[in-house]
Amino acid sequence: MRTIGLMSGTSLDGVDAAYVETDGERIGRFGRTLTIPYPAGLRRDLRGLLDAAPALHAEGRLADHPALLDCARRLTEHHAEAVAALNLPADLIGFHGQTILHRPASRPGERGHTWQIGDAALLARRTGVEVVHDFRSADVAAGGQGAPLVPVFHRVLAEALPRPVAILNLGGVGNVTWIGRDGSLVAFDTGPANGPLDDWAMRTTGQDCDRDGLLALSGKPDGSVLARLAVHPYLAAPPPKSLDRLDFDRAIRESGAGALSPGDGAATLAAFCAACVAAAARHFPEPPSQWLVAGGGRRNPALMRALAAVLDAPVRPAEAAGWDGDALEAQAFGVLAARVARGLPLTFPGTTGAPRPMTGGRRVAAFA
Ligand SMILES: Nc1ncnc2c1ncn2[C@@H]1O[C@H](COP(=O)(O)OP(=O)(O)OP(=O)(O)O)[C@@H](O)[C@H]1O
Ligand SMILES: CC(=O)N[C@H]1[C@@H]2OC[C@@H](O2)[C@@H](O)[C@@H]1O[C@H](C)C(=O)O
Repeated sequence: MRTIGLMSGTSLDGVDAAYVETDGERIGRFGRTLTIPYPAGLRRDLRGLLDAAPALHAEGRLADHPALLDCARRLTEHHAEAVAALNLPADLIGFHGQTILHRPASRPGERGHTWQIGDAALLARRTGVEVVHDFRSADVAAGGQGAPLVPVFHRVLAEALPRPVAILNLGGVGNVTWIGRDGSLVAFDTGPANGPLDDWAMRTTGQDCDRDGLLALSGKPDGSVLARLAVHPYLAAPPPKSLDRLDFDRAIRESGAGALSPGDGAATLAAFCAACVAAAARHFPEPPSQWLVAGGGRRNPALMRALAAVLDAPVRPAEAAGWDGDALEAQAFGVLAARVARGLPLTFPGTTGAPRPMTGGRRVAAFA
């Protein structure tokens, strides 16, 4: 199938698009990839929605809130623009949308929620292509975490690599896929990654992110703030587990990080991201032979150095394996869309804690 995968990640920086020819089990060919950055206004409005989402959800006003519908429409138009810019014929679009709230069940019997905004019918109309969306709900409804979804794609990619291997994505949130010698998967969210760093950079410098880690490299991690953050129960909790973009905000606020200088604060948040990954490694059945790092965080030398300092195996950018580290998530949603079309499972007990391999996703026909 000729697929286009579209991912709007938790860092809210834009939509990534990637062309993939795939049957959902193998890659035929990767094609062009691109990113359409969101204008500052949309980014700001989405950030506001993330903050408002828990209250809107509690009040039962999430589905038809005017600001939400407006953001969903603007977001979808940028996705349509990304598809048009790729300018390639496709059979299927994998449309993740934008997560604004992620609250999977925290104990058996509890009802979880995960919310991705985006108008799949509008995207199908704009593009004239069948759209697969809502990849996470079925898993959450079955008691799974609904995230991460990329591991099954990571396993396809890593087919020829020595195992065990760990593939780390550093987006707004970090997530890892450990692939064992027999292809078994252990995957979960590691902790905050660029999200708090971006917020810190915005607050202290007015910039979208700590570009090239310059701020973090100018400071030193604060040991006592790090020690307070290191005892967060999420880190020791065994997988399956996943995070909302804002899950660590309170802990970071209460850690005293806010009183640090801009450089020391950034260095501390970078060191904490790495500490979360080191804590994640303690949940693997066997140490990985290498870490392959994808996502925007691999462009931050402060983060990459912090990782190399705390991990026992070599830490390499995804490009070391011949992959495009900016496009992996978008490519994953092309492959996942093909899996939905073929009725193949998306999630597994080892990835989301789903009770069994689970199908998911919903399809909107080309001219709905
Ligand atoms: N040159 C750079 N220097 C520092 N940080 C960078 C650089 N380039 C990208 N980043 C960081 O990467 C982030 C974007 O990463 P990415 O696109 O992988 O996240 P995402 O896909 O939105 O999030 P997620 O994977 O959690 O859904 C930016 O917000 C920024 O913090
Ligand atoms: C709920 C949600 O959108 N989670 C994202 C987020 O960003 C990174 C991490 O947290 C990961 O679990 C997930 O995205 C990727 C694409 C995934 O599901 O594999």
